[in-house]
Amino acid sequence: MRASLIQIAVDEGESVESRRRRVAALVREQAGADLVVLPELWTTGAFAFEEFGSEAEPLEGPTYEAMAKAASDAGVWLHAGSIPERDPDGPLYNTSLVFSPSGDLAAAYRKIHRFGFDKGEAVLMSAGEDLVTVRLPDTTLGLATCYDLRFPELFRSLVDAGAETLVVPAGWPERRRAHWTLLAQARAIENQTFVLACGTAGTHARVPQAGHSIVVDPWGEVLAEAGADQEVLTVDFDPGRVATTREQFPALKDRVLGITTPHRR
Ligand SMILES: O=C(O)CCC(=O)C(=O)O
Repeated sequence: MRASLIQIAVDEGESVESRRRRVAALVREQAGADLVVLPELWTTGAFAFEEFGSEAEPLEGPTYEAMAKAASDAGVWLHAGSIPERDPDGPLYNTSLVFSPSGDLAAAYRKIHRFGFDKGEAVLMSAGEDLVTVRLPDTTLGLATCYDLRFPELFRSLVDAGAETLVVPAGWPERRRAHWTLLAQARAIENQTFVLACGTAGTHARVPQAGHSIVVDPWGEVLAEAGADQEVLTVDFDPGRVATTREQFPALKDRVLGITTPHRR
């Protein structure tokens, strides 16, 4: 299976509309890949809080339209990263969209863990509540977004729901790049899955982005890693390695569930 992660540069000075056109063209160039992955909130930038409201779109808004067409033009599964979604009832969500090669929406995932503590996304966006997996011909994707990467219980639940390839679009800042790389590897090792983590490049809202999109195999080995700038990271991987890794090193079978009470002697 061939995946292409498009690590988009999100810099000030480019309009959302022009970036949308640029990204659609980049997706079209990936014809021949099975899966294309884009980062989190690439229309605005994940830290451009003041634009979340003004650039929010209904689910089937301009980014949905452009990405559905790009997916079908390229004939690829497209994880189109996330958009600031305005729900018809008013709240905003950080919502990822996955399209099939015919351009149909296969899944939408509203980010569960919002970043910012008492600022930014954590106060401007509402939290999603639903786990989302997507069946592709050769693997099952489990969806998570950026800050979600810090919460292993979400990924374990995705694995329990059948996920074999964890896809994590992000707008991760350069300051915590070491966490990004380590956490991507940790999620792959503990869940014995592939991890496809796609970040942004550039600087927006005075926050330099980490880039360094990464693909990790179920043994925790890094199959490919991008640099800091805009880049298309393409990797070929065998989804069957999830089953063989789990057979050969069956640590998931040794889980002890429901450890809640302290054990006292
Ligand atoms: O957890 C982090 O360090 C970064 C998270 C983040 O930037 C986000 O979720 O948008």
